[in-house]
Amino acid sequence: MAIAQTILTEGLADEIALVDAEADRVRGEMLDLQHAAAFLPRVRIVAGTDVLALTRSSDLAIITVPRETAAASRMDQLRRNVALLREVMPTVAEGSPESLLLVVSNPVDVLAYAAWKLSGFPSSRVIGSGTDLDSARLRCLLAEHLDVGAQDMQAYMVSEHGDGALALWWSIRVGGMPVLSYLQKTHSLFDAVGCAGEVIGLKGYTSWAIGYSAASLARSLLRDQRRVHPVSVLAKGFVPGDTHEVFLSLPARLGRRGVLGIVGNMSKLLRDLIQINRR
Ligand SMILES: NC(=O)c1ccc[n+]([C@@H]2O[C@H](COP(=O)([O-])OP(=O)(O)OC[C@H]3O[C@@H](n4cnc5c(N)ncnc54)[C@H](O)[C@@H]3O)[C@@H](O)[C@H]2O)c1
Repeated sequence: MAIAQTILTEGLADEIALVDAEADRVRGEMLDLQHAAAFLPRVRIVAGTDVLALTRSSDLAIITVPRETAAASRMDQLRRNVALLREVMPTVAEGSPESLLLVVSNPVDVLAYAAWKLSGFPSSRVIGSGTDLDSARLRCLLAEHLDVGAQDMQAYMVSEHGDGALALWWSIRVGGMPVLSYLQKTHSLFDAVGCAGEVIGLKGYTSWAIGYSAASLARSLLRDQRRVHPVSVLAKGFVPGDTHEVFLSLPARLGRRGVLGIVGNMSKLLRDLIQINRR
């Protein structure tokens, strides 16, 4: 709902279809959003449980089901979520064969891979939200520390979303200027991954920041912005010599056709990541 609300507020869509297994709840959410029409650009909002009927000919499908349950093991959650995608993806692909796919559900890298396989779409049209949010959290912490606006703070996290995310330290800049040596001198410590756990511990889930992150990805894709986002993409083909079909976050240029390319020298990036991992 946070993603839908941000997309609505930013005027990124003419029509938004909300699909959920809980018919009453999603109808309630739809009505609540529709009642905000007087304050917003005109958007048609529909909702229900029928994926095919509601999402036919979509430009962008955002996958956000379901919430993980604390009791289940990670492997059980993965099995359940892949089974769920097995149900949903062929229907989305049938109704919207030209759509872009943005997977937000966790574990996002593995589910982006599953969505790619199950949709049959070219990999350029399948993206996981990946470390876009981890990077935003790092930028937020750094910006606060350096007392600058977070929009002028550049910092990329790559690889796996969550606990396995890695900061590209040399990418940390303010207004284009490197600030890493200053941060090293001040012995600053930033936990961009742990702060997600803090939010979940306090309010039970995260919503607003992923809402803005996914909406900014939607803007780059739908409005052909060609902006660079650290998102989960099929790494094969971008990494010289690597033949594994793995989705992980790399700085990707996004536009109307999906992933237009990867920014930077991937051999160097991976060499550095392996060194960091060894340490
Ligand atoms: N990638 C990120 O940075 C990030 C951030 C936040 C949340 N997430 C992930 O997004 C997912 C959703 O989280 P949430 O907090 O919105 O959960 P939520 O429980 O609020 O929403 C999940 C919705 O899925 C619906 N659902 C369950 N099974 C369904 C089915 N078979 N068909 C259709 N709808 C179904 C539920 O009714 C529920 O409304 C989780 O996997 C969570 O980990 C990812």
